[in-house]
Amino acid sequence: MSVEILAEDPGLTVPARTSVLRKLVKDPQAVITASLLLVVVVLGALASVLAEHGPNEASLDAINAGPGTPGYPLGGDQSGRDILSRLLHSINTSVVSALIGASVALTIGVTFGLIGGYFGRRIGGLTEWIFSLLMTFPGLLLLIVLLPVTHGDFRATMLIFGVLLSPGIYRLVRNLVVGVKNELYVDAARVSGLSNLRILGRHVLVVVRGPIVIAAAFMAGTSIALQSGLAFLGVGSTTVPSFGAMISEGFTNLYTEPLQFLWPSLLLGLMTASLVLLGNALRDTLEGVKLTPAKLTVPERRPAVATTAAEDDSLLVVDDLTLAYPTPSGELTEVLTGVSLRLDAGETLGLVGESGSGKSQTAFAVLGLLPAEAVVLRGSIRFAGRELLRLSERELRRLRGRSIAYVPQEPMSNLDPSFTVGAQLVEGIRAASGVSRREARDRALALLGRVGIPDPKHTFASYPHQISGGMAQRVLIAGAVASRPQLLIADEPTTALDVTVQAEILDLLRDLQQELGMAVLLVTHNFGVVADACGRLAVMRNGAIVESGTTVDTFRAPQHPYTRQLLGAILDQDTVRTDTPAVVVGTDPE
Ligand SMILES: Nc1ncnc2c1ncn2[C@@H]1O[C@H](COP(=O)(O)OP(=O)(O)OP(=O)(O)O)[C@@H](O)[C@H]1O
Repeated sequence: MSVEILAEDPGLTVPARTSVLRKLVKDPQAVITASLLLVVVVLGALASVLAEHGPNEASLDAINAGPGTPGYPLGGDQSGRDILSRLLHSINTSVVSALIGASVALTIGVTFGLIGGYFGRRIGGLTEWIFSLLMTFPGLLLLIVLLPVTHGDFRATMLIFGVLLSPGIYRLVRNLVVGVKNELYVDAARVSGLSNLRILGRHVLVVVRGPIVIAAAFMAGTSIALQSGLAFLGVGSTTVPSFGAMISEGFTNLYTEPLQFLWPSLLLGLMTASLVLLGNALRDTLEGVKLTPAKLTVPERRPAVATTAAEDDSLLVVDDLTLAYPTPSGELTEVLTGVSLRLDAGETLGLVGESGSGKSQTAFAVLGLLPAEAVVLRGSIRFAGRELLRLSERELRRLRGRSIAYVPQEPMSNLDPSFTVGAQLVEGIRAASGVSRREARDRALALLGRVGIPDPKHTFASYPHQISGGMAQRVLIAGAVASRPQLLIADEPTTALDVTVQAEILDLLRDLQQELGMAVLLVTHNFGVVADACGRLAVMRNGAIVESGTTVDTFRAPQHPYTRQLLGAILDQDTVRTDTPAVVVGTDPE
């Protein structure tokens, strides 16, 4: 798996765009199954050329003739018909069955799934009712009962079967569309004036195409199996060559002529299995390859070239951390490139940078909370001498909440609205320290008082929606410091708060840090916060650390142009606006 790195900016990676076809060609599963299907279909198409006899031509001489009989390469069946010819023509019957069944099911299911999922409740309710009704029909029985209508023609039977299969596709598409239609980008497309048809075609269909493809392959396989099943039961025209009819006849001769049973069974299995496996390969290509979770891809530990002995004593040492995510086309895009930082016990490090620079990814990597699709390409994260990237989820869980705590950006969305603040605090304290419920409650109340909540008992009994954002952040800080962690990671802890509350929360964090001797990794995009709270800082850009040092030195003499640019962007109170405010421009003084 290659990662393309732009020469002029080592922090920025762009995946090469690969067409679906090119990706499929590289997938052995897709190549093998598609080739097998192609060979089978071509053999079917050449049936009248390859076989000397017609599928229903019978000869007394060929009854149960063995393989290699002149004119009958695979022998003759119990009625004296050419087995090879019947096999090849059965392929055509299966292909036509698959095409009719799958395309009818897809056309009806996808169309009504999109309509039912995307448009209002009334249309959705109507389509739901119709398809629920359709699902109650006993499929096989109905196909047999309708024989007088279809006159035993397998194509008409497959057409009806396609309709009976369509509720499966309808449900799949409808559920996917319901999930997608409220996404913000669909709202944005609506607001930008795109027609419903374009939104459905461009934004919604793209999301549902992977599952549709795999379902289509499955439907094709099911159609072949059903057609064969009906023929096996003797339902339908006896003149249409079919694997089912051949298997049924071969079955009666199983002990004397087992090959008569084997050939059609093999071909039927080959076609249906190839279809399903091809569908899987197609889906993987369309939806992107699922890679293994981060910790499974951690490379062997290398000697830490860049770290010094002093750094090794640090509480937290992140060394050369390089992290990537797979794109839908399966390529890897680096979001962190060679990130190295260290944090001593009791100190506060500000991780600063603009939005998207990789601050949160660095913090989540330390917490072991990266999404499963994240891939650690290289590097290490050592906390108190332990390599975090090698810990199991269980070991990480024991570390989190005890030795490493976390304060999030959005306090409200990190509290469960269904439980009181107290219940959530008690649960966290008990999980971290295993104390009794009563003791956890006492601790929680004391902590709420310590973090500056005026009426701890009242807040303890409140639900999250009953307290303010600032209070919620104090509650989360109380929960985070409950187990006296060695390291507190605060990810933009003041961003979602009112300016006056921001200062109070920073003061609280500083006080708690001194009181508990914790190290604090403060993730922020705000240099003011860094100046206020951090002894050292590291500046991130495009997933890499471009400058680090003490806050005083960096503010006095920033080394990297990007740091200078960020510092230059801070509003300073001495700068007085000299131009005329917009509201005054053009205002008539009278
Ligand atoms: N699950 C993911 N899959 C792919 N890319 C991701 C994923 N999560 C984050 N990224 C990318 O990683 C990069 C760094 O994101 P990160 O959240 O660390 O930035 P940040 O500096 O914390 O920004 P912000 O201040 O806006 O939170 C971004 O380009 C983001 O798009």
